[in-house]
Amino acid sequence: MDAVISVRGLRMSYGRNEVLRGVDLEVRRGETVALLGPNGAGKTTTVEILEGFRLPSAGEVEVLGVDPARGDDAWRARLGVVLQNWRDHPRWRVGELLGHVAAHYPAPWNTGELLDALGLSGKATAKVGRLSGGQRRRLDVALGVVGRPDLLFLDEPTTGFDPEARREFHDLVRGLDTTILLTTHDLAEAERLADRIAVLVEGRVAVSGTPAELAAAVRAPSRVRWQDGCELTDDPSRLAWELHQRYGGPVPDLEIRRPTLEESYLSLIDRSAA
Ligand SMILES: Nc1ncnc2c1ncn2[C@@H]1O[C@H](COP(=O)(O)OP(=O)(O)OP(=O)(O)O)[C@@H](O)[C@H]1O
Repeated sequence: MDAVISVRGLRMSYGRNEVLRGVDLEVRRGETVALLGPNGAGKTTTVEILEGFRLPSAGEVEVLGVDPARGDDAWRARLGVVLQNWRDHPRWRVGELLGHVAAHYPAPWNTGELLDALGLSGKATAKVGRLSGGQRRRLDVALGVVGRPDLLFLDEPTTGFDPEARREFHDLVRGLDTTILLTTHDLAEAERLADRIAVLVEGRVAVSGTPAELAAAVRAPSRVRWQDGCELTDDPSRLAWELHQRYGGPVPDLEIRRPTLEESYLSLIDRSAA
C-alpha cells in the first residue's frame, strides 16, 4: 500500500493537558483527506507533528516514509504547507516572492507557468500588498505548491472567507494534482474536498471514511412526528409500523425526518464530549 502518511497511537500532551490520546490515521498517495473536528480537537497539533515542527509524546508517525522528527532538508522539500497569509511581505512583488521561495527547491515550478495555472496571470509584477483577498489566497497556494510537493498540508484554509471566495478556493484545491491533508472544522468543506474524512474528537479519530460511509456510521436518530406525539428513534420504519398497528390504519399527520449529515456530525461531537 502506498501510504504517504501513517500514524499509529499518536499521543500529545501540553503539560497536563492531554490533547491527542491515540490518533490513528493513514493517507494514501493521491488522496485528499480531511481531518475534521471542533475547535481545540487537536487538528493543528496533529499537523504540526506531521510537519516535524512539534515532537509527539508517544506513537509512531511516518510521513513520506520518514519519522518527521528526523526529517532532513531533502524530506522537507517534498512537503508543501499553505500558510494562512504572507502578511509580512506586502512590498514584495508576486513573481519575486514566488521565485525566492522556488529557489529553495530542487525541481520547482516555473513561476510564470504556476501563476498562469492558478489564475494569477499578469500579476507577477504586482505588489503582494495590493492583491485582493482572493488573489492573496491564490498566492498562498502558489507558495505552498511551488516546490511540486508530494504532500500538501492545508490547515483550516478558508477561515474568514466569504462564500464566493470559499467556492473559488475549493475549485482551486480540487484542481491540484497532489496528496493533500486538510484540516477543517467545517463539515461542508470536508465533504466538498475530501475523498475521505477522519473526525477528530477529544483527541481520537472517532470515525473515518468516505462522506457516504461517515453518514452511515454517525447517523443521529430520526424524528417521527404524528398527530398525537413525537419520538426520536434509530428505526423510524419500525415505529411507523407500530403506530400503524396502534391506529389500526393510516397514522394521522405522520412525518418522518431523517437527520442531515451536519446534524449527525454535531450529535457525534456532543456524544463524545458528554
Ligand atoms: N503550544 C501550546 N501550548 C499549550 N497548549 C496548546 C498549545 N497549542 C495548542 N494547545 C492546546 O491544545 C488543544 C488543541 O489545540 P489545537 O490547536 O491542536 O486544536 P485545533 O483542533 O487545531 O483547534 P482549532 O480548530 O481551534 O484551531 C487546545 O486545548 C489548545 O489550547
